[in-house]
Amino acid sequence: MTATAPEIHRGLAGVVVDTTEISTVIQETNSLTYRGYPVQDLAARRSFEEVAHLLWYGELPDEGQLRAFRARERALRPLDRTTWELLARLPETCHPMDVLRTAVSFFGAEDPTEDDGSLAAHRAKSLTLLAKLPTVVAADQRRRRGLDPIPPDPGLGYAENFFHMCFGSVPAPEVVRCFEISLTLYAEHSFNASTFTARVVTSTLSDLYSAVTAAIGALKGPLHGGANEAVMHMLLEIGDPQRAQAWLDEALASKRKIMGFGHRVYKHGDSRVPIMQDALDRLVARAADPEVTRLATLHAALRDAVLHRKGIHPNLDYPAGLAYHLMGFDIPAFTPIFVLSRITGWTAHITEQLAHNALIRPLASYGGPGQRAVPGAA
Ligand SMILES: CC(=O)SCCNC(=O)CCNC(=O)[C@H](O)C(C)(C)COP(=O)(O)OP(=O)(O)OC[C@H]1O[C@@H](n2cnc3c(N)ncnc32)[C@H](O)[C@@H]1OP(=O)(O)O
Ligand SMILES: O=C([O-])CC(=O)C(=O)O
Repeated sequence: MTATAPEIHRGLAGVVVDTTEISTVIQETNSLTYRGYPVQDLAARRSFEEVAHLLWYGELPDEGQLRAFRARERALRPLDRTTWELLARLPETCHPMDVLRTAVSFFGAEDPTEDDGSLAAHRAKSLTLLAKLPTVVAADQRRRRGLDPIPPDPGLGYAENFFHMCFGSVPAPEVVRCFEISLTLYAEHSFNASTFTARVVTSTLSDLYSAVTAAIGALKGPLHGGANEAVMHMLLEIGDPQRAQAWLDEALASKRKIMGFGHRVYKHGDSRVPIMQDALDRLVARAADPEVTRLATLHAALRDAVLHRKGIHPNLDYPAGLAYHLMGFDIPAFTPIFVLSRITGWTAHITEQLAHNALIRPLASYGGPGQRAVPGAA
């Protein structure tokens, strides 16, 4: 009697592995909710700090809770001397995601409460990472430009302070708003590859820093968060709106993936794209610069060409990549910026995984050689 072959789900496509109360991606309606609230309404009406509170505590903060939350986050932003020394020793040739991954690992090594798995300790560590990671990303971008770091300003909100630490000034409120919208949209997306990675690590009862370090590694890849950088490289490579169609034909003929397009869950458009595209359009209009208009025309031409040729829609990385470029960030900082937002979703999932833990350990169907004798063995 032969055993029936097991059903294989490569890439875990379509597999429901657990429940979550944090967010849901509704394929049929291309929609996304965080703790029940539509993400587009959160992006339009709430600050990123409020969204972080919602993801971690399950509810939007009232005024007093928000004040306390902001005060704690602002107080935690500075880095200590040993972290500065560590960052200064990392080669500038490594990717900024490597810097961020190393920093999180180092924070874990430094944390005296590292093995306390309580909910309170988890929340404190999550807030510490939320507060300190922008300081790392901004200082690393400046270092690569040959500039000294700018200390955080506790008088500024999360998004404004990041601009201040990167550039020494805060841009117009509309630009900050566009950035904050991107942070809200990037914050959480159910069991995506990096969040699932964090949950796998947590399921072994490992610590939060290990889970976040691993998640950063997963996000770095160009099929996931690394796509926002790849989008910008691709647009610069194409260069001219007139070349979009010919470039696409060539790319598809050589079986290249078009970065910033397609999605494992959404097959008819990413729920977050319309709101990010709208924010990007406002940035473009505000710039009133022929070079910016040219890039935006190219961006739209490629989007239309991919949809026409392949029926594939852009994902959030497509408008976010160009938006970050127009805000003045260097391309290698784009995926680290994604981390500054997704740290909220990852840590919410780490806490949830621990609360209802089951070791994550799937099975594999073996396809290697049949059992055979080691030469020389009896
Ligand atoms: C925030 C985020 O992480 S969003 C995702 C960011 N990643 C990217 O933008 C990278 C480019 N996109 C991709 O590689 C894919 O669309 C993924 C990895 C995101 C999703 O992939 P999957 O769900 O595994 O779909 P899969 O790769 O099997 O694609 C199905 C078909 O569409 C094609 N396809 C999907 N996306 C693309 C793309 N971006 N460019 C060209 N073809 C594509 C595939 O080649 C495949 O065609 P085939 O059936 O003829 O072989
Ligand atoms: O959900 C996914 O697979 C990828 C994604 O869009 C995200 O993580 O934001």
